[in-house]
Amino acid sequence: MNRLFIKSEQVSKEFNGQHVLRNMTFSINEGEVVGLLGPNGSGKTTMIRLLNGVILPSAGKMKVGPYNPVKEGDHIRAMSGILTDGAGLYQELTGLENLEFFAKLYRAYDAKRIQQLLEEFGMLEAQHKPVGKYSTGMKRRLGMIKAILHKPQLLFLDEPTNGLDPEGIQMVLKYIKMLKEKEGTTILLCSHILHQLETVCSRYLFLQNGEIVESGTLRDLQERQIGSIKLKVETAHPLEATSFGYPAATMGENEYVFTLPDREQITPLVQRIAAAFPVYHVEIQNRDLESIYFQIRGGKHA
Ligand SMILES: Nc1ncnc2c1ncn2[C@@H]1O[C@H](COP(=O)(O)OP(=O)(O)OP(=O)(O)O)[C@@H](O)[C@H]1O
Repeated sequence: MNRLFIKSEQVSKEFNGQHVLRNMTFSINEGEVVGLLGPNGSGKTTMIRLLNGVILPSAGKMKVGPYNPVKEGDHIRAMSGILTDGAGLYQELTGLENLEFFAKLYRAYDAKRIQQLLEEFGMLEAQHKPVGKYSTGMKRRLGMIKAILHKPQLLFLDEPTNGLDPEGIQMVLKYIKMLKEKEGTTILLCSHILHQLETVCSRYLFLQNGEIVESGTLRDLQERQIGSIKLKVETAHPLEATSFGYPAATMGENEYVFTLPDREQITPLVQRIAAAFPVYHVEIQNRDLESIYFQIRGGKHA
């Protein structure tokens, strides 16, 4: 599982003299699911297109598996699956015709697998309709099937849950988890829906203005980015929150947020509160990916 699969060294990309990516240096091991995060326009899609060999870098070196994206993009595209905004589907063909076409192109035609995937992604009924008449979510579901049709070793997923309904989101996230756990697929994933990423990613790269400004596992990021813990506690009765020895704010009826210097303080505080009042709910508020994202973006979030 620790075999290096993707390497990017000092990669930069300019469009018309404008730097979009600068000195992108990172690596991804085989079987890792890595979340590429950053605000709109920070260069996430551009990085995926560079790794996939669709566009060329202005500087730097990359390797994807045994291949160089600059010269061997065809090989990379053959061994990988990609889901992007347009999903590269033919609008006049039906869903099934699209999948048959791409399966043959990938030399992986398997009628049974196509039907199985259509079923798993809730697309059995829509398969005979032209893609041009699909809703956004249906296109995304079909795009996801197209990306995984040939059981690729590597997946590039750009906003895979965009436009999906809650059932569709669950299907896609469940499938990504299955690919990670059972198939060992290496996945590079962009999304703005951070809590969804938390359920599937093993590591994160944060992009800002075309540069990597932070990277690591959720635990690494929590340790580096989150100074103090905001602990929300809901009790059965009102309490004098500040009397427990930590700064505290009252949020709602019987709801308080304590600021603790570290997680070691959680148990003694909760024990003391619980000794006095029934406790209904305890939750750390600021150690999730979204809080970390805003912390990295410059503390624009409580
Ligand atoms: N072909 C192109 N020609 C000129 N500029 C481009 C081209 N492709 C991307 N850009 C510019 O590069 C920057 C990064 O775009 P990119 O699509 O990679 O961002 P992103 O992080 O994926 O954004 P989003 O979250 O909105 O999808 C943007 O300013 C965009 O306008």
